[in-house]
Amino acid sequence: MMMMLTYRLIIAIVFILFLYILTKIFKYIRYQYQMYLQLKQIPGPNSSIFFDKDFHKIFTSKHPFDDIYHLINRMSDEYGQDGLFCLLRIPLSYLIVTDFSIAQKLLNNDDFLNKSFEYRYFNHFILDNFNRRTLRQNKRQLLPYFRVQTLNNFLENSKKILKLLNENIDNCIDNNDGHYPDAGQITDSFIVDTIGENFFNTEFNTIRSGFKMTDWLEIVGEFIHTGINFTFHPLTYFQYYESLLFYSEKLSQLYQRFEIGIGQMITNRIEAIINDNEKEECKEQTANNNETMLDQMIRSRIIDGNITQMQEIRAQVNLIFLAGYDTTRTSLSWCLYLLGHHQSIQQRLYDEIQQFYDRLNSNDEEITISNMKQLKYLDCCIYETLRLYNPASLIGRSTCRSIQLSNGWHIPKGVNIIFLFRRINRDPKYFQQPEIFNPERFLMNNDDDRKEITIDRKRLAFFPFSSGIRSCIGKEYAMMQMRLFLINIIGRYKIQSLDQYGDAFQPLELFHPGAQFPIQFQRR
Ligand code: HEM
Repeated sequence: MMMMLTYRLIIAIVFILFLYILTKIFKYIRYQYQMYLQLKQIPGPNSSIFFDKDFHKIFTSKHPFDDIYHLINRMSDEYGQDGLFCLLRIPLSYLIVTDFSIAQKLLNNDDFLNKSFEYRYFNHFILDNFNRRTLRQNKRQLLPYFRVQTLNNFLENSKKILKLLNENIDNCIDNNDGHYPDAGQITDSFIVDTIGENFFNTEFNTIRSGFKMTDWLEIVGEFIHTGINFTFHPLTYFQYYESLLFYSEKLSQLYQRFEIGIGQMITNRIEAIINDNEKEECKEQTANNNETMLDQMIRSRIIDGNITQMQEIRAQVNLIFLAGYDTTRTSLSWCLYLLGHHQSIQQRLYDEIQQFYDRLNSNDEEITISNMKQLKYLDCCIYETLRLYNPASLIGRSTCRSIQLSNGWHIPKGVNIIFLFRRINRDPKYFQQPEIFNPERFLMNNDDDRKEITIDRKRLAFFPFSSGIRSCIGKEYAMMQMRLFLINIIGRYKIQSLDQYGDAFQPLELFHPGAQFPIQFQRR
């Protein structure tokens, strides 16, 4: 009798569970279908990635992000004429934005605060849990580290690191046996070492050790690469499949190794600060503006000799690596690559840098954050690189509430929107011969040759650092790093790119640690 009852109970529980799962699946499909119906009402073409002839390839691809990205780009050629089209990518529906002015309106709208579904793995890593309050707190914490005063400290550190870099490149030239350091290695080491000193008061010493990174730092690039591919894998929509995927296993292994490295670095800083605090002369010391981000965070969280909120500190460190490392180094690599293939543009930039140095010497001045901005042609070269090869080739948002566009189109709440920066940045409506590297396109039309050259802001009709409330907070820092690096390299060396990649090398391959950009350096 008891046995019978137990069996019945088990069967009842299994049945209820089954019903529960079924209802969940049904609700999910109904929600997505209703969303699709609403999106379908938006005038303009509707496409479906599911029926595309190349869709099946993505399941077995080693680079699903690259494949989906190329597929969406191809679709946008077909459907993107209105600047916006609906894409059914079972089980989700998307709006794909391909026009600059529509993207600008949407991104600058406060309701575009939320990142889309695709960011979910990284959100865990940086504690960005889609919550307005947490997000604002996170940003408020980080913003002071990007103000002018801090940037001035950054500049001094970065100059010191550049000196080392020059010595290393000079050594390579002097011992020339036909091998030069790869552009990727140079930009990698420069960015990693400056991030270490500027944000974490930690010497990573990659330049000093002949451009070799420690194990866990190399993993940062691979982690980002794997994470992005995983994020875009079609099967990862169904969460239970995730653990079966190769990427999931790989991602968690990389994550653990990365976490160990980060954890060790933070522990070292905590120990150093606690030791400092114990010393008599440091007892009165409060958070100091010259301290790095990590040290300030640690100091403000030490209570009675113990550290609190460790998870938050880790998340902010992760965010700086995730957002600040690959972006700047790939942009700089592309810039060297492009300048190395366009000698006349490189010469014009060199002339501008020489005039700049002459001015500094005659006024007995040093390079500063503000005087670097006088080099307008340099900025044009950076913008043009970011336009052609923006490391953020697309970004995703989801709407916090329904939105009515000025042309009457209605976008419902909860829609995933992909902003296809790569296409927006190369729109022939805004850029003549968009595929060509032409920094001069941003200059003001100026008939009078004697006038100083100026950048026409209206011509910057693209999003190097995104736009609106969730745009890049490291923009000024990144610009400072890139200006300083290029003034130094182009001012000292004539460079020649030895390989031709162009669009074949897009979009994620550069993020891959194995990517190579051979460049020949010659002293000026
Ligand atoms: C050339 C260099 C860089 C480019 C092109 C770039 C571009 C971008 C873009 C497009 C976004 C928006 C991403 C999205 O919405 O999905 C972003 C966000 C962000 N960037 Fe950058 N970035 C660069 C360098 C940096 C650096 C050096 C740092 C910090 C050291 C940084 C910190 C951030 C942070 C914290 C966010 C997230 C903001 C948020 O979620 O609200 N970035 N960046």
